[in-house]
Amino acid sequence: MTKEMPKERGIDHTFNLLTEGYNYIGKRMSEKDTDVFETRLLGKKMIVMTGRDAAELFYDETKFKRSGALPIRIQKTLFGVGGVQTKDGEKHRIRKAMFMSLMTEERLGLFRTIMEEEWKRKGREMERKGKAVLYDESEELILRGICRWTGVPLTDVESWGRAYDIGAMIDAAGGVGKRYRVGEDARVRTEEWVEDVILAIREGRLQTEEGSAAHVMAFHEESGERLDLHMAAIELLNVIRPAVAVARFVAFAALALHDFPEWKDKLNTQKELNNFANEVRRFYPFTPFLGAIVKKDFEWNGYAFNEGDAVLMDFHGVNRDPRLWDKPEEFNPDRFNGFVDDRFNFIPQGGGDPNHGHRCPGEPVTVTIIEESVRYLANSLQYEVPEQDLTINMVRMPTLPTSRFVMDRIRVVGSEQ
Ligand code: HEM
Repeated sequence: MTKEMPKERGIDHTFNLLTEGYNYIGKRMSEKDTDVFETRLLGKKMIVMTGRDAAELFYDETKFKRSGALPIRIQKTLFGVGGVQTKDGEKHRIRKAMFMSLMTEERLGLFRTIMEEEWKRKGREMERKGKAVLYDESEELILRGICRWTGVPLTDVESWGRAYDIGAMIDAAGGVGKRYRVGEDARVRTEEWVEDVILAIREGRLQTEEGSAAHVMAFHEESGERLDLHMAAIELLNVIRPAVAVARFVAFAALALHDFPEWKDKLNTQKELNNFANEVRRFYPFTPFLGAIVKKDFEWNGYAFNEGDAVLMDFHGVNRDPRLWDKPEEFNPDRFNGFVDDRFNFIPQGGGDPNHGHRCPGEPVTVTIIEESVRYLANSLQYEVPEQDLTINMVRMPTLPTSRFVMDRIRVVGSEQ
């Protein structure tokens, strides 16, 4: 006998999700004192889960699949249609290995050096401007860096426009109306740009380093055939786009330095920087939840999950779960001293093993960007934070500080001068 799952009564709750944003799931879990409840979203039954154990369940590939889980509107803006995120089983394993092959120690070391160089250049540019919006500057800076690393040519003339388009693709994920359409158009333009790059590499008109993402994706083969041009572009963008998305964490990191300045003096070692970057990833809201589909009937904690049921895993909630984190509402990078990561208790970018499941392959790239940004902001840049709206709108997904972190009287200091 299975138990009855706690249910949210009513015809459909899409409106509540859209108007409550990041708080929608947590609020219902506490009200119902549960880790799982049933609701209806976009006219469909949906099982919502939270907690470490639910995360472990969500990543059990014998129980869940991804194909059919991602709404097409999200594929048309954020991810691209039919990319690695939508694959299962052997097909997924082969495609995922292509991404994991990019993350060698040597390639990541090169990426760190590129980020250091790009911050030096950006620091000088921001000093010349005097006043700048950190979020926008970071998007452009990261795009320049990730294009160098992946082997995609990017001129100074196009960098701001391309960064804007990629930002719009990311922002459209949780948007409707104009916000959605702007992102959809931006994806079409961006895919065309990257398709041209892949074609030029394949035809030998553009030389790229072996091991760089553009080279790997241009020549990657599955069942003896290269990826079609469009799919190669989608997957190359699956490196470039999320890297640009890290600009949100850069803005949050600057906000943390502003709101909790006592941590500025505790950024001297690599470990301290790493702790700070991880606390930024835990503390600030980014990925709210993700969906999957039940593969075959099973029971969990006495509840029935039936083949074809759609589930939503609450990522945001796990990073703030008081059963996992002492005083989760406090910003405390030191909590990562001695922290034991069991792959399901800290999931800002998904859980499990990235080699086998869908966990994000880009965590080392993300952490490198945050670390190098924090290092530069804390040690090499002097700036004032003028009056502005730094609140984080928890209804908007993905969110960021409302004013995107404006800096004034910017000066490069120390050995960087
Ligand atoms: C802003 C920082 C980032 C966040 C919050 C983030 C978050 C995520 C999440 C939640 C997933 C889904 C996990 C799942 O489906 O179970 C994911 C997957 C993925 N991420 Fe990231 N990510 C970030 C940065 C990156 C970077 C820098 C890269 C590439 C260099 C990247 C590449 C990917 C790819 C290719 C997937 C699909 C993996 C798969 O389906 O197997 N991400 N990411």
